[in-house]
Amino acid sequence: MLVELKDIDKTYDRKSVLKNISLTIDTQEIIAILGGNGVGKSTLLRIIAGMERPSSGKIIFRNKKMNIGYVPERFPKNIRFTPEEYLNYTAKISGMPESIMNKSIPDLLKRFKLEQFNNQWVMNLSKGNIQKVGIIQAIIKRPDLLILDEPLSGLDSLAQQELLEIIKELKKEGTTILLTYHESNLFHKVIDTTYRVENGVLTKETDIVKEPIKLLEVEYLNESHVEKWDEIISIERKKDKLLLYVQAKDSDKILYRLLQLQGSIIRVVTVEAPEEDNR
Ligand SMILES: Nc1ncnc2c1ncn2[C@@H]1O[C@H](COP(=O)(O)OP(=O)(O)OP(=O)(O)O)[C@@H](O)[C@H]1O
Repeated sequence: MLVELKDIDKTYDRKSVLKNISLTIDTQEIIAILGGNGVGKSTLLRIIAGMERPSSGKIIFRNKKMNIGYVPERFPKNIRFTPEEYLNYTAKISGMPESIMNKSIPDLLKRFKLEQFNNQWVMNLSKGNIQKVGIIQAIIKRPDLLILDEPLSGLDSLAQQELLEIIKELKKEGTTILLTYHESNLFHKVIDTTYRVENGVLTKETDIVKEPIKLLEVEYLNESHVEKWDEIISIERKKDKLLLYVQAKDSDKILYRLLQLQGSIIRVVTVEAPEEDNR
């Protein structure tokens, strides 16, 4: 057990938002908290991150000095530093050794394609790029627990893919990850446990059957045509080919659309159950 929530209630101005929530988070687990708008997902994440107190209930952390990385839904916008200055500054404050800082900050700026903005203030970047700075800030310290509130919002598909890869790497290194998202299949393969918040109550989704996945390999097709299709779990580019992963039940529909777009289908294969993999 890394964190345990016991009977957490949260009330704002007599409005009950979270009711009697109990949850155990294990080491190296990736947990998704899903639910409609305004159901209390962000409130729950803020409570676990220690940014807000519950009205009643208890949170027990495995150790008192747990390193938590938290990326809010909206990262503060008014930062008058360049991304690198800001990340160096916050890493220094959190006591990170310079040798690690000097390697991991330029590395992550590059992975998220932010090096090109190194002569601009964070406040002048786009929403997605500001979000990336927030994500980097939370992950450079290799947290025990990483909390991401809607990390996909505002990120383009390349950055989303990069984030997915980073999440897999962090898990391998021992990080536990808690996140929320809307309408995306991107995380489907890496999520260990999904919970839903509804009317303030948290329930575990136990009956999600992991469906077989098909890989569709296509040529002569622009990624922008397909990246908005909800049925696509993930997209990879390999030279001039696109590798599309879809649930088996959606593959005929997607193949039909690809042919209409004059894409050339190279192969269609059923890949094994969509568990954590080493692609
Ligand atoms: N500081 C606050 N003061 C008063 N009410 C609040 C506060 N923070 C959240 N709320 C209320 O609590 C409820 C849950 O909000 P929260 O942001 O946690 O929901 P959410 O599930 O994250 O929503 P979304 O998906 O739209 O981000 C909302 O009705 C919101 O108005």
